[in-house]
Amino acid sequence: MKKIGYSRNFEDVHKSSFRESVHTGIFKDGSPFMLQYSMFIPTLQGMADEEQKRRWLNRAMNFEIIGTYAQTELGHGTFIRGLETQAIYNEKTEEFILHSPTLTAYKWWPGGLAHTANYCIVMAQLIIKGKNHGMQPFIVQIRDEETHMPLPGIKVGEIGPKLTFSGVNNGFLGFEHVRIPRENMLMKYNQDGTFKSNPNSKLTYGTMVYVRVTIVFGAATQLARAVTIAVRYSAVRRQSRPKPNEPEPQILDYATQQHKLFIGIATSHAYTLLAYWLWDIYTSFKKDLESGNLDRLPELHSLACVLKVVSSKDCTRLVEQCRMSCGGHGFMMSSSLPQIYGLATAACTYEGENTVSLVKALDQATKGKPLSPTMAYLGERSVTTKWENSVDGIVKSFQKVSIGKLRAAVSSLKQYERSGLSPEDAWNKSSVQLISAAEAHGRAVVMSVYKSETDKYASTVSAGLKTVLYQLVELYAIYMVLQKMGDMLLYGNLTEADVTVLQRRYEELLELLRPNAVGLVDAFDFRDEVLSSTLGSYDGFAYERLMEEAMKSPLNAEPVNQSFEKYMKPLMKGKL
Ligand SMILES: Cc1cc2nc3c(=O)[nH]c(=O)nc-3n(C[C@H](O)[C@H](O)[C@H](O)COP(=O)(O)OP(=O)(O)OC[C@H]3O[C@@H](n4cnc5c(N)ncnc54)[C@H](O)[C@@H]3O)c2cc1C
Repeated sequence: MKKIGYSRNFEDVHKSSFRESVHTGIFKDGSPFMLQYSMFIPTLQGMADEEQKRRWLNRAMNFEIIGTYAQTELGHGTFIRGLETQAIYNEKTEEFILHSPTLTAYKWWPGGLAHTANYCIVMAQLIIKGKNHGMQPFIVQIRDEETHMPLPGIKVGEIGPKLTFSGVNNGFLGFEHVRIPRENMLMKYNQDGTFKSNPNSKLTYGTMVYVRVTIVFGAATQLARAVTIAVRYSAVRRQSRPKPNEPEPQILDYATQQHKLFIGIATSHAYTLLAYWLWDIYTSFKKDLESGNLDRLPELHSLACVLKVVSSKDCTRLVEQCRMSCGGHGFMMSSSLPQIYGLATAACTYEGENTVSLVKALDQATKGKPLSPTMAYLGERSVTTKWENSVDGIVKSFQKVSIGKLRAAVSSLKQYERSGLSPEDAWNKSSVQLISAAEAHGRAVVMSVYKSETDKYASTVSAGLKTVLYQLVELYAIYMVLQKMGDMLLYGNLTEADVTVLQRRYEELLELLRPNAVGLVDAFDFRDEVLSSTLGSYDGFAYERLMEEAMKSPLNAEPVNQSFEKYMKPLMKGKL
């Protein structure tokens, strides 16, 4: 998809996509260097001053030092203010003393921390003259650069087996009064040498926003991998005999299989385009930030949060659907589908979600204040119009659902407040509705961006390709309406007759897309080494590869396993 006639500068996204592919090809289940390029280097770029960049950034870029990012602790993840690691400033020696006062203060989870990293960005509570200045980033050397031994006072180790990411050596880290020079606090926003609180505390979380933007791209990529494997395998696999005198059909010819898989292709396109679009906003935001303009920070923050949530959630569900669509063979580790599921679902955990700015936006809308471009539709007065079956009509309906849900959620919040509940309790009671409203906003944005970005470059591709890309957009739109039928009936004026028309068109689209399905996944352009799947290789030799991989199992190394003489035989002969 990325090769098709784009004129914008997606260099950074391409670099990160290429890097991820190389790492996937080599490490298969997560790279121990993942945090180096996803968090360590970006944090130095975003939070270090020029002198600090000179000291560490080039060395990190050249892999002379390997870093990670340690924020989460055993006791706290979401609630960042609750983190316990301390950085106490000693004015006499001009040093910070890093300390983990409790077991729950131990850092827990950072990728590559256990054995790979020798440096670490540590988020810690900054304490000066007994006063807490909140969480700040510090660069800390944790291992000797020659011997790789942990430095004095550093307690570092591995956290144990996980669902996936077995290559990442996620670690734990504790400090026993570890001294670091004053210059090791990342200083970009504290340049006058004496610590002052950030002008906008959210700046500290710049790296997290960056990560959320890249998560959308990562989710689309993992889904593209899974659907490539599943579609290719479905073209190889033949099963059942619906017509008695004909051979068994390819399972890809079953409408239910197409229903399971084609939405994966469309969703991957949708989130890839969305990631590029979001990247553009992020890039222009970074330029604004350099010139001290923070106006767009709330918009970017809420967008990055909500789009991270819907992309990781949708792609995880669809990766699992791809896995199940491959029957028993999809359960094999050698298919790579279980690992891809693990990589996708991890993204649902490693960042938070945020509805606050959406509710603020609705408040602004109801008070007639100007809204940021992606939220402008929230200010529209609701108009009762007939349902439109076109993609543009469906985009509008998703916006109506979002408006309706946000209004209902805020109205419920206000009712709870009027009934005497504290704002916190009212918020907690309404939070199920608020989350649902935030998700509806995300879906409205995805739907609208998928359509508008396809419109933008459709004129640059051949007529045949254009037709297929629009078939996918339409398939996506109708699939989502059928999925969210309840919402559409409640807020979007959908009728039973419309549903019948949409269902028929959906079935037609499955049939139209069938001849191009394999071509569409080939166009994702994954090398076999990156797919790393017995089921999904380009040559289609799925059965041969399954057997080849099975034969590598140590349990196939000898005709009689030693457990027979040791345990089985005594059991069977009644001698145990
Ligand atoms: C594969 C993987 C890699 C990771 N890599 C890193 C890393 O490199 N560096 C790092 O620092 N961290 C890393 N993390 C940690 C990750 O950032 C945290 O797991 C995440 O922020 C969630 O925090 P938590 O696990 O403490 O969950 P908690 O904050 O304890 O949340 C548990 C659950 O409680 C509920 N909950 C919590 N707060 C609220 C609330 N305010 N309102 C409603 N419900 C709530 C939610 O259901 C939530 O799922 C990684 C995690 C994973 C899984």
